Amino acid sequence: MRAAEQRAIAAGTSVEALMERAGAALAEAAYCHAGKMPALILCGPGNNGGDGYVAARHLADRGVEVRIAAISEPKSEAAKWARGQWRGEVEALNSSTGPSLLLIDALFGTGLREGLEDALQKQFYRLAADSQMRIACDVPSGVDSDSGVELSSVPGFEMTVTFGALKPAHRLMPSMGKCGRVVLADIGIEASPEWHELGQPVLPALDPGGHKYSRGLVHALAGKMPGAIALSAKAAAYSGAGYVRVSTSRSIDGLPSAIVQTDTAEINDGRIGCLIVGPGMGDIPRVLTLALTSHAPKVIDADAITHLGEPERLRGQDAIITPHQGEFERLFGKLEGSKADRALEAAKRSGAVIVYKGPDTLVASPDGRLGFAPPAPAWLASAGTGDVLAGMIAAMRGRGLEAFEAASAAVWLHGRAAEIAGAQMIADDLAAAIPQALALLND
Ligand SMILES: NC(=O)C1=CN([C@@H]2O[C@H](COP(=O)(O)OP(=O)(O)OC[C@H]3O[C@@H](n4cnc5c(N)ncnc54)[C@H](O)[C@@H]3O)[C@@H](O)[C@H]2O)[C@@H](O)CC1
Ligand SMILES: Nc1ncnc2c1ncn2[C@@H]1O[C@H](COP(=O)(O)OP(=O)(O)O)[C@@H](O)[C@H]1O
Ligand SMILES: [K+]
Repeated sequence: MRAAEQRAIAAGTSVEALMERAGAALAEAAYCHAGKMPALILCGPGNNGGDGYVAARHLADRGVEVRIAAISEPKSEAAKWARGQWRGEVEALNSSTGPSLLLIDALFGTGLREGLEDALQKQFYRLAADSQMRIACDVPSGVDSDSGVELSSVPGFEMTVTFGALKPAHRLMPSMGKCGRVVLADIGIEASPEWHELGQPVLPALDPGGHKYSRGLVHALAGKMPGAIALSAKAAAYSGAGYVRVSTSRSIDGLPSAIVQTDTAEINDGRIGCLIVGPGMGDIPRVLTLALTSHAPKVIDADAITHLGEPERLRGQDAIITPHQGEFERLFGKLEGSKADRALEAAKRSGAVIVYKGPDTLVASPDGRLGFAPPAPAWLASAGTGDVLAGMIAAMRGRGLEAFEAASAAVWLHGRAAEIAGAQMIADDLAAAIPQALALLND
């Protein structure tokens, strides 16, 4: 966004013009959400505060009773301009500032470099607690917009209005949990799509003349605890793989009859669209070693990630790996930077597509593309949901999507399947909800 803003300015758009659009969009969203609720707007010294002055003017024009409380006089030229356009009073933000029903936080945005000082943070908290509705301009103040880290602790907001493109903080924890609903307003500048929120996927159309192998043969390698690979296999089948095969030395109870169980490994079968290794593998690393001898695309999950030892073992493999935080650190150690930086670094080092799971799942490609999952329900945090995801990714890969696209499609569908399955779901219900999630794509 900073780069896009610089390009727009170089092409002749003024910061004031961008600020006018941003402030008007903030006011519009606040008015749609809160109507004529009296508002207190907290303004900081930079352009985030500038957006606040513009929003105040637009809300007042709509008949809203607006007060402004500022930390200091504005410091940036554009914010001074915005302050000059405001005809009302500006209170000093201090311990005697009274609350209002609606609080609009325009203290700091992308320019915050350290946490709010103590006294200011306390006033901010008090005013947030004493209001009925809270709206943040760009990001809640105290949040580092690039990493989602809270530089000082941040109250929760019902809504955050942001401009041009989402910032990492809107999709990374812990800040994601404080933003409430995120409204994205167009202010006439466009950021690069290399980093983006994962959208509804477009799946390849079914070939009318196709057969089960052309729809993707998913081959899953069982290990010590076959329940996990059973979940992956089921998820792959429900995700539209043409053929799902589980290689296992002992028969797995309760697998749908459509899933073939075989006691031969057959992993150098050129028809395999995608292998899955890891779910329920346990401490049998030879299953992983075997998988790595295959040229087929593969999803490496769970215990197989732990047993990889060195990310460099993935070089030359057509692999997608799906670590949660613990597995990520076991494989890559403690990398520097935000979760986004760490995901991209891991993808570069391993040459694999990384699905870095959690409440804020990221999909990172070695070529620098980074997808942020839209928020998914917290009830996904239950055993087996990761196994389901591995199966979904394998099916998408087997169906012909390239690795980054396959992982992105599966992560998006996984979140929607969880919404459909509902709060009491277990991982089996999640797999069973995949067809309904896929049906959303046809609407
Ligand atoms: N990027 C864009 O395209 C646009 C950005 N706009 C707004 O501009 C914001 C960014 O503006 P700025 O770069 O001026 O940054 P901010 O307004 O976020 O904050 C910078 C100001 O706060 C001070 N400051 C930083 N950390 C502090 C701390 N811990 N305690 C006290 N003071 C601190 C700085 O010295 C500076 O004066 C965005 O968040 C957005 O709201 C919009 O006005 C329009 C377009
Ligand atoms: N709080 C949360 N909110 C949303 N999704 C979550 C949350 N916690 C975990 N998830 C998702 O649930 C899945 C859990 O996978 P994983 O940790 O591998 O579990 P398991 O190995 O038991 O299957 C991942 O897709 C992850 O992104
Ligand atoms: K803010």
